[in-house]
Amino acid sequence: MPNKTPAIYWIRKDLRIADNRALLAAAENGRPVIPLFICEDDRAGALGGAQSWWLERSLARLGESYEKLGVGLVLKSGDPAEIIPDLIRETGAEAVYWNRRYAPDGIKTDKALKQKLKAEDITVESFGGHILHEPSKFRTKTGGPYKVYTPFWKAFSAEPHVPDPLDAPERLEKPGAMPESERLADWALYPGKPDWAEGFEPIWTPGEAGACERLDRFLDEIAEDYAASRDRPDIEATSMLSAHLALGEISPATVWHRVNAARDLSAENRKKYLQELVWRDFCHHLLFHAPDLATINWNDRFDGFDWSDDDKAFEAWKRGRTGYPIVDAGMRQLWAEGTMHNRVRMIAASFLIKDLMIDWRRGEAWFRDTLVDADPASNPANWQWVAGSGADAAPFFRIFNPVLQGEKFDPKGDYVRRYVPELEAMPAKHIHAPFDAPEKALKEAGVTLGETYPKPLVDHKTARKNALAAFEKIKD
Ligand SMILES: Cc1cc2nc3c(=O)[nH]c(=O)nc-3n(C[C@H](O)[C@H](O)[C@H](O)COP(=O)(O)OP(=O)(O)OC[C@H]3O[C@@H](n4cnc5c(N)ncnc54)[C@H](O)[C@@H]3O)c2cc1C
Repeated sequence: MPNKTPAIYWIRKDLRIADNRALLAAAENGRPVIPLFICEDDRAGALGGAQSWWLERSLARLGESYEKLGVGLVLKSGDPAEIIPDLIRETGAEAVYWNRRYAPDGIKTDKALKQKLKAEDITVESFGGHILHEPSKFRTKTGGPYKVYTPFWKAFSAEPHVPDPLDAPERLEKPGAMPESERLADWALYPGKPDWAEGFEPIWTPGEAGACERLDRFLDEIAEDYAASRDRPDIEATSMLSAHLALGEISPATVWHRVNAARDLSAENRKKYLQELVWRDFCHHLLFHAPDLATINWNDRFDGFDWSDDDKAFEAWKRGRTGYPIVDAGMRQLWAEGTMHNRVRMIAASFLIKDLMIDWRRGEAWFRDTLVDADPASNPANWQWVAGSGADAAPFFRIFNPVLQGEKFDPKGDYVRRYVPELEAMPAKHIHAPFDAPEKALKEAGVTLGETYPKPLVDHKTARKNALAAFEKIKD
């Protein structure tokens, strides 16, 4: 006899139908399913502004997908510890399913709820799928976490298999009485006026279909040059999948298997891409072992670092007005489009931490609010990596020179021109260091430093010396 009491499937960072273990478990044997999304009191796990914009659009599309499957999406806001038991009482549901999340606040909420429901004889099951393998799976020979990526990658590669993606259900059974849903529009997740997210629309298509299109496009047109070009912000050379992955619109296992199956891809490009994807798992591994990754230096020597509290400099960095074009282009891309190329993220983060000597945590918080791919594992892990305070960190003394980095990775200056229009007419030769350009070149390009474009906030050479001197004080 099929079980006809409904099951609740609690949706979190898994805004997809395909390869969704919790959804399939809930729908097993034709049982009626209540797909539920809760806007938690802390805004669905403290999402930033850019990701809230994304969430609103993604949920709208997910709602359409559930309609097509024969059920609606139920939206509620508040505390899951109250909402889910209330729904169980209202609908007679006897089971609750979800896919696991890994940020410490989420784990805490889920653990407490699981205990409470189990004590009331409700079936509760959670599943993996947000990352390729569970973050607790890998341990060093001594039983500790991996702190360095290369051995983590080796251990990962020795694993027999990333689970095969599961097909999407074709139809879902609707419960006799579907609970009432709140209206998405009432959550006001999108910006009001002024609409700072205007520039997001032409670039992003939130939702499962948008994620699949992005992956298809990457494999058809971009991947074959990935290893050689992925560090170039001036050309489209990466998959742009991170935001889709962050909210689970596509599973990493789907990406993994599609990349592996791409016949035309060279071994070099395939390996490089999969290694990047596994960085995401590595960041989750670090977060699992250091839940305070976003607030506490992995290397506590950095607790004594003499950070600057220059708010004006921080504001100039946020607004892309440091006087270093590659940094400014990155910060303006972030504001306009909710993303920034990976290489430029490293340069901009290094500039904040090492040239301005501003605490990496302030940068991490700004990225969290402004990135559409903001992720509780990848963001702090990468910030700590750049700061030198992280597990497998770049050494503090390796300080990016923003001019040389610009010249190397944006050789014609096209990336800078796209986001810093006041430098549009600067020749490639001078575009990354307008402060060193001859008067004539500036004049011909219509640039007046300090007026049309800022003078540099700091002199990089001097800033570098200061940073190294500050680092000397905490070194052993
Ligand atoms: C200071 C800083 C902060 C960052 N914050 C985030 C963040 O909040 N969320 C986020 O997803 N990534 C973050 N990254 C990593 C990286 O910049 C983005 O994942 C990448 O730019 C996304 O673009 P893509 O999808 O085109 O990447 P691709 O080059 O196509 O890579 C494929 C996938 O691999 C993963 N990946 C690639 N590089 C990394 C990395 N260094 N760490 C973790 N995963 C990686 C992403 O999921 C990405 O979608 C940060 C990097 C830095 C330096």
